Amino acid sequence: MPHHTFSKLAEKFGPIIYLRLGQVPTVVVSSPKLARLILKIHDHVFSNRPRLVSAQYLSFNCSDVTFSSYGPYWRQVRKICVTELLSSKRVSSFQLVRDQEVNRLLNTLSTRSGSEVNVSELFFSLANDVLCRVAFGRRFTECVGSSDEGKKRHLAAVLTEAQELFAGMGVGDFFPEWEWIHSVSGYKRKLTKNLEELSRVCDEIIEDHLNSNSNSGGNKEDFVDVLLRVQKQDNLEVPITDDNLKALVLDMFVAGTDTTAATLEWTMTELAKHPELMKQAQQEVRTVAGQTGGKVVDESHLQHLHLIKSAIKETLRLHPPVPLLVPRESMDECILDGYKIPAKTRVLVNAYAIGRDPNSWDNPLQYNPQRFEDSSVDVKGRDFRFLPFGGGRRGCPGYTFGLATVEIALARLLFHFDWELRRGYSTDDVDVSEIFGLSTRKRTPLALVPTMNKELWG
Ligand code: HEM
Repeated sequence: MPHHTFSKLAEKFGPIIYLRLGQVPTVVVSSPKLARLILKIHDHVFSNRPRLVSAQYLSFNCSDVTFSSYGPYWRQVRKICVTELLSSKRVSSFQLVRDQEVNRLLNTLSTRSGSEVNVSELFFSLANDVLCRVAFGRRFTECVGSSDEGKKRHLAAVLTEAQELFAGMGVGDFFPEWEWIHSVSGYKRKLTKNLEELSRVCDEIIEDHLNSNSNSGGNKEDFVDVLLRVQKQDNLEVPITDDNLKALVLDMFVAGTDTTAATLEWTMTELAKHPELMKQAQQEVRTVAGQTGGKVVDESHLQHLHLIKSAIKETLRLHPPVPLLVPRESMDECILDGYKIPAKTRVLVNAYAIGRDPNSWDNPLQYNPQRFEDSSVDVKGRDFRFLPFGGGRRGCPGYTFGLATVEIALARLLFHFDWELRRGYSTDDVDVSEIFGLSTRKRTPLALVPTMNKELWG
């Protein structure tokens, strides 16, 4: 795992390391002080992204928010993303989608009460379904395509392949001068094929939206509706082409699914390893919901669930889903804490190492949500000891959206079910090793035994 290797190197050589990864000059930083220099003081120098091979294809020539180069186009699409797609008003407007999808998850669990369940798989389906409905207006596993059954393709198949291709760093990303590597490795062929499929699936979804023509603004718009509306505005600094629109809507899906699911997966993993905390968090949600007399937890309860919110933060400290943030590239030469960083250097911020730094955190390896209670440290990237969503101009614009799903899902999982490890397993047996992907997930899926609390099942 690169973030582990870089953490070990930082322990040995200090918090700023220069490496040549293949042909790419790379700097990795692992301290709050250096992160502040990159994400705040010299943010304008480090706000570019490298043109990764996968993004050149699957982000329609890097025209999404995540991988577009710093400049007028990125500024415009970032603004659309922040004010139109991921604003707090928009996030609230998707409450019904979260509600329905979390309830579907609970119903599935209720049919398996008392038996062992692969909850990781269910959490990934939840995140995929929420993001798919919000972005494209349909569920992940729904078909797209002509009415001819044989020609219908599962959205799931195309999007899953895109997620996998994004996650698998191509060897060519480290040898940008040797383009032939992509052809020899077969990577280019896979990317081209997936891009064709993605494009076709998106065309069909856009056409459906145009034909149904039911949305003229307001609360029920999905991301495709919003972008089709914005595309028509005549005050755009840079026009948004159909391919740009596809890149943007796919970006929301890809950036939001694995990260959200991984946060839920790691939080349940840590709570399963700490049954006392699990009980306290459960007590909290049952008491808070009890005060409003009902058998349901809704989003109005979340503001009172301090322990649950702290548990999620503590999870993000120890298991940031994007441990090295998204790579940056310096646009000019810059002096960083006395070191000269040339232009076009790839820069990685090791949020994983920073979250576990003994100079910043007491008992850094201990899972202790209480450390966030009565603490001013938030997730917004203003405290450089805690950077699960990065920071500065390129910080994550989707954190409210992601946390809204994780919080309501976790609250309801704890409210309606008691959770135990599978028979014969102790807390020490819960594996916390990781696999590298689009986000850092648990190597072995989390298997738990839910028992439905019948009194709290409405
Ligand atoms: C718990 C869930 C999430 C985590 C942990 C997370 C984490 C991150 C991180 C670390 C970055 C890189 C920031 C940097 O370079 O400083 C990022 C960027 C981004 N995230 Fe998230 N994210 C989450 C959810 C979401 C969601 C739900 C969406 C959208 C629906 C989203 C959209 C984006 C976009 C568009 C960027 C690129 C921003 C830019 O380059 O201007 N994220 N995210």
